[in-house]
Amino acid sequence: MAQVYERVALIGLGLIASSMFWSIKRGGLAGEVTGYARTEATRETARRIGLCDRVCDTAIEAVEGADLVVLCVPVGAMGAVAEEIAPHLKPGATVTDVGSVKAAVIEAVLPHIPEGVHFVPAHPLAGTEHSGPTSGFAELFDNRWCLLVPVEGTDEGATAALRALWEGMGANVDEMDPAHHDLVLAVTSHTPHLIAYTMVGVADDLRRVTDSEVIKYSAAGFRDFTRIAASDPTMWRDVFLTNKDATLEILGRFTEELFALQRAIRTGDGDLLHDYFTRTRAIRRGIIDAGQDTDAPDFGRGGSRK
Ligand SMILES: NC(=O)C1=CN([C@@H]2O[C@H](COP(=O)(O)OP(=O)(O)OC[C@H]3O[C@@H](n4cnc5c(N)ncnc54)[C@H](O)[C@@H]3O)[C@@H](O)[C@H]2O)C=CC1
Ligand SMILES: O=C(O)C(=O)Cc1ccc(O)cc1
Repeated sequence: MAQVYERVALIGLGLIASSMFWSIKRGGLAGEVTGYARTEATRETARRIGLCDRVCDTAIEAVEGADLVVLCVPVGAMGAVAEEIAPHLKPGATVTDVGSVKAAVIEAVLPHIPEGVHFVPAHPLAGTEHSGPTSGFAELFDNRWCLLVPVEGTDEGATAALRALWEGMGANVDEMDPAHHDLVLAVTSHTPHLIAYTMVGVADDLRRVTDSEVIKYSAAGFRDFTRIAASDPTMWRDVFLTNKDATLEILGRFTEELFALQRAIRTGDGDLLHDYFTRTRAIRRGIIDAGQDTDAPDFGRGGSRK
């Protein structure tokens, strides 16, 4: 695969940055990849496992001369990192991010982007519940979506190059505007995560069900909730604080539906429950038919996820 950028800088060496590094190397998509992590311990780990061609002790050093700078820190930290690196960005460089929320990141980062530097926000719809520099793997983005969220007036060449990078990393790329992105993600990712956190919290509060029973007898549904609820607390705190309006909108609708189902259970309205579950089953089948579920065992598209 062809090289897309001469030099790429990854800021924040966690799951997404480390997966990007291995994927960029797999595809030969960059000449040199530098990396910066906030703590000495993470930088040491990165050096030990060969994560990044050069691990730098400051973000400034990492971005100097870079053609692409990727902000891979929690959403709430994006603005401060952008402010710190801004004076050191190479003219003509592109800054991008991988944050799970887009409007708030654009609001926090864009004011710091100097004249002559491009900003193309992005969001790979791929991840795991694991975090940190050792959690990444080259296949994470294979057959997953990456949404590019270019702001008005974004240089088309800069967007096209970033698209080529993500496609080189195995992703399918689409473009979306920030508000729509945040609403779609509130439905498909953020609110489901909150529900998982809540369900695991409820089980934990239920003193009649001891911890060992919850673990021993957990069937698939609850197991999936515990996997999701093991995700990084800082990252998810920031997601909810920054995608507040869309998440509250979807949570409001969720609560209304939940109450309707609760009433149906109380009143013994089996028809309502059956109709509801029939409708939701059709949605799942629609996802499979559209080829959107790379994890389905019977699907066989080779999507891999650890
Ligand atoms: N984990 C996932 O499944 C996905 C995460 N994302 C987004 O990617 C970004 C990174 O997430 P992960 O790689 O999963 O996180 P991670 O927790 O694995 O890594 C984040 C890195 O940022 C560093 N960091 C934290 N606060 C910082 C600060 N104030 N200044 C500088 N560095 C700081 C941490 O030390 C860590 O090295 C987040 O914005 C997240 O919303 C996007 C798609 C999927
Ligand atoms: O692990 C999971 O189930 C995920 O949902 C991963 C994920 C987390 C956050 C994102 O912004 C995108 C993907």
